Amino acid sequence: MIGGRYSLVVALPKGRNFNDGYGALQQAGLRLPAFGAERALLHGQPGEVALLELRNHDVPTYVDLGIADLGIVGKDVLLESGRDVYEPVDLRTGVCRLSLIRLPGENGPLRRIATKYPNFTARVLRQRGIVADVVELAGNVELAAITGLTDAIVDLVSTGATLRANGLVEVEVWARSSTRLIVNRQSLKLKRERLRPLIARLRQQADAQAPGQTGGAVT
Ligand SMILES: Nc1ncnc2c1ncn2[C@@H]1O[C@H](COP(=O)(O)OP(=O)(O)OP(=O)(O)O)[C@@H](O)[C@H]1O
Ligand SMILES: O=P(O)(O)OC[C@H]1O[C@H](OP(=O)(O)OP(=O)(O)O)[C@H](O)[C@@H]1O
Repeated sequence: MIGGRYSLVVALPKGRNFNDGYGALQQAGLRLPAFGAERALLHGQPGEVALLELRNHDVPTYVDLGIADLGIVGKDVLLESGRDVYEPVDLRTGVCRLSLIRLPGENGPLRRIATKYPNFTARVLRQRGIVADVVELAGNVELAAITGLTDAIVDLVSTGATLRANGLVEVEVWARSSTRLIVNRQSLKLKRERLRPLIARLRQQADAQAPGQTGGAVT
């Protein structure tokens, strides 16, 4: 366990959320380690803040199991993970939705659905009493609908450009997503004096950025 060696351990996802997340934490006063293009995945000096570079879907795991004290990740990933983490701030970036998507004119019963979000999809289907196979894919899920691998997909939509480019339509929004700060429940108690002001500042920053906007789940 690395917790004892650093004052705070932060989990950030590689990819489109990294820069926003890093910037928001820094603006809120957290002294994050600087790093370059090296291939190391754990950054920081002992006694200071450590930064872990993770895949998106691994961020809730590291925070729930207490390796990281806090992390930044999309609500879509939280809805899929089922991890029990404290979710105190909606950073209001990375706004998108998790939607049911089909070929235009395809309105037969849902029998097989491809997605990167199999737990979330199975849960919504169960809630609606729909019996359909869920096929887990690793990416480029649109191809499943285009090729006929499945008769629908559940995937992220933001501007809709990807759907238009692939001749697909958004049939129904199943959840709304934006980027969240997540905190390990025990860390919140043990490192309260460190974490409470950080949470408060991140909330202020998010409010200043997009007042009144929320990104809760629809389902
Ligand atoms: N088009 C988009 N517009 C806004 N936010 C998005 C968009 N696509 C994804 N996101 C948000 O950004 C997060 C990261 O997306 P990204 O494409 O970097 O992840 P990925 O490559 O699927 O994940 P992994 O780390 O598993 O490879 C998503 O979980 C979602 O919350
Ligand atoms: O509605 P849009 O604005 O087109 O955004 C939606 C697309 O954005 C994301 O992909 P991304 O661009 O991150 O590529 P990736 O899936 O390869 O990571 C997501 O998986 C959708 O495919």
